[in-house]
Amino acid sequence: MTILDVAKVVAGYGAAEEILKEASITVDAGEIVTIIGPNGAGKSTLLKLVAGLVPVRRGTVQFGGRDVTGLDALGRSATGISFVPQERNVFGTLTVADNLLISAYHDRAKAVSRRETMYERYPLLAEKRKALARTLSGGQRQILAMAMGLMSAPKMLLLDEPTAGLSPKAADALFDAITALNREGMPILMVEQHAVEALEISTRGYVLVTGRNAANGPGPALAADPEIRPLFLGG
Ligand SMILES: Nc1ncnc2c1ncn2[C@@H]1O[C@H](COP(=O)(O)OP(=O)(O)OP(=O)(O)O)[C@@H](O)[C@H]1O
Repeated sequence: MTILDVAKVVAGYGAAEEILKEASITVDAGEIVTIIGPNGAGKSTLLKLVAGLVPVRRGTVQFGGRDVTGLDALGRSATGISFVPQERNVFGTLTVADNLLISAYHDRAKAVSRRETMYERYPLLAEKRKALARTLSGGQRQILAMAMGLMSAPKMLLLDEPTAGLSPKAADALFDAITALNREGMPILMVEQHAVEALEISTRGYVLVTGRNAANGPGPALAADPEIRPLFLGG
């Protein structure tokens, strides 16, 4: 069952040229889908468009069988789409506990119990609950950002380069956390620079080049594709 259907979207910033030029992607229930491609291809723009942060000029976005093209970021969030940005994704001067609490602003009555669920799921957040978010390591911060994204009990998670700037060990741990979350049924759409590792845990992948679809297929097959690999995956 398709839960996200992005069809031939055209989008850009201000009056500048179009960045996305009829790009299309789908995400089915239970999938991890990864978007890869060269720098500036529009990968993050596509993710932000799904989150409602970049307006759609042409094309459509359907989520859960409903046309959400005209909804802004708050409206998309209310339908169950949760976006975890690449940068500035936690409040550094707030504690881990408060970062989680304020992320359930849609549903304050459930905030405390959901935070307990996050502590059970990610024990390091329970250990660090009183620590200021700015004192966390890069990997811990990304786990917090993902947990914040889950505090609204979303139906799909969007992750923008979750392993950017992490050590290989921390990146592996994060990919494990992403896989574990997906195994529980959470559909995930992500953009990743660590393309091989990301595709290997992905049901499917898309290659985006200059705002257009260039290729797609099962994640591991795309990672091993001799034509794709040297172009986008560092040989
Ligand atoms: N807020 C913005 N205002 C104007 N132009 C922007 C903005 N954000 C991105 N762009 C431009 O849009 C183009 C696509 O950027 P985007 O971040 O979507 O690419 P990307 O494929 O995610 O690349 P990267 O891997 O380098 O992050 C780039 O030319 C970028 O400079």
